[in-house]
Amino acid sequence: MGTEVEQDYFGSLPVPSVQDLSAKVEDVPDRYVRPEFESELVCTDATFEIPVVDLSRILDEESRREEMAKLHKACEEWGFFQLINHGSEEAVGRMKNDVEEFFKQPLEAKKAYAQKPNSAEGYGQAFVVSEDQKLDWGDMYFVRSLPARVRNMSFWPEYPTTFKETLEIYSSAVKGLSLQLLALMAENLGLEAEQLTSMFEDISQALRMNYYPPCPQADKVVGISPHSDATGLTLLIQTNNVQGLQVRKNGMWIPVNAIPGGFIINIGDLLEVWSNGKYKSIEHRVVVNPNKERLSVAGFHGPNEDAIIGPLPDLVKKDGAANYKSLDTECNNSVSDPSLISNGSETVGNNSISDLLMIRNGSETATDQRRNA
Ligand SMILES: O=C(O)CCC(=O)C(=O)O
Ligand SMILES: [Fe+2]
Repeated sequence: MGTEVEQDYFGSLPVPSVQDLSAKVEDVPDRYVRPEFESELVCTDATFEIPVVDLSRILDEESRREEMAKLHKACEEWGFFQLINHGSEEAVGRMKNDVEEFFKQPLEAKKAYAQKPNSAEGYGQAFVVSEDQKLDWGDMYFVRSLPARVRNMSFWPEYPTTFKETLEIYSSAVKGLSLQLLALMAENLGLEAEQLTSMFEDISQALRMNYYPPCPQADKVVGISPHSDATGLTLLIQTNNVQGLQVRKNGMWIPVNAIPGGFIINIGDLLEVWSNGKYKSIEHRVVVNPNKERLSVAGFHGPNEDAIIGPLPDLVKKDGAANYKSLDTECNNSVSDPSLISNGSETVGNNSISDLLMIRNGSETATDQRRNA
């Protein structure tokens, strides 16, 4: 290894901007070609979709019961749902505009925010640990947004000029929504809201803005490799109308038809563990469009640094057994980082956190789905 690529364990090797690459090359370089995904089954039945939950119906006494049941079922059976009428439409609109403007800038302007060794923060790509590691067809721009004390403002963009304020507004809106959802999920699990929300009093939040350039050989590459999110709860927006997210269910990939202005919400590994496996952290991936770029923003929400990662005692009592081990505080510090996604390259080998903590199988978690695939 030459000095240019020397790194310690936590460092990531530099790789080219895919946006830049896609404008320059006609043939996809080998490192991006992923034959391992070619034979995977994609569901063509457009009616088989992740559920849609209407938050305004939960806030309305007349429809609350029915919509809460829908939310519970979505968390149990899919680990994914779309959220509409969520009340944060203005923040979503601002984010959509500013993210698009940011990625439109010339490469050199974006490089002013390039990731530094030892950190995922800034403009760059997913974590790369070896020179022969296969790469995803996407760039990202990643900032830690909460708690405010961890913000590194040198990564907060000057352009577009509204972006810093937008990040502030958006961060606070999705934090609020996450806490609201966690309280509703606690209620659905038969818990006091605080049993979940108190672990998020000092919430850690990171925003990962994803840019997937078009690819002339779209079926040969993958925008993001299959992974589950190693966090509590992820709130995602697709900021343009190009679809690409797919969710693993019944051994197939189910395309998500993102509703404009809505959120796509998914249960992370930590919430799967707290719920003692009732709620599922499901594998997902992104496929690329041959003609159009795609943009999305994932907001990851993790707990207080000292939160215990293990099944909640009340649920263990109800279920009669713990389905996962508990992590001590030392390990916990390494997983409360909301930026981590469990895809085999960034964190924990080929396992998600919920896989590692699992005591017995028996439900369709990310582990089972990988096994069945
Ligand atoms: O772009 C998407 O729709 C999904 C992104 C994602 O899974 C992630 O950032 O963890
Ligand atoms: Fe993800």
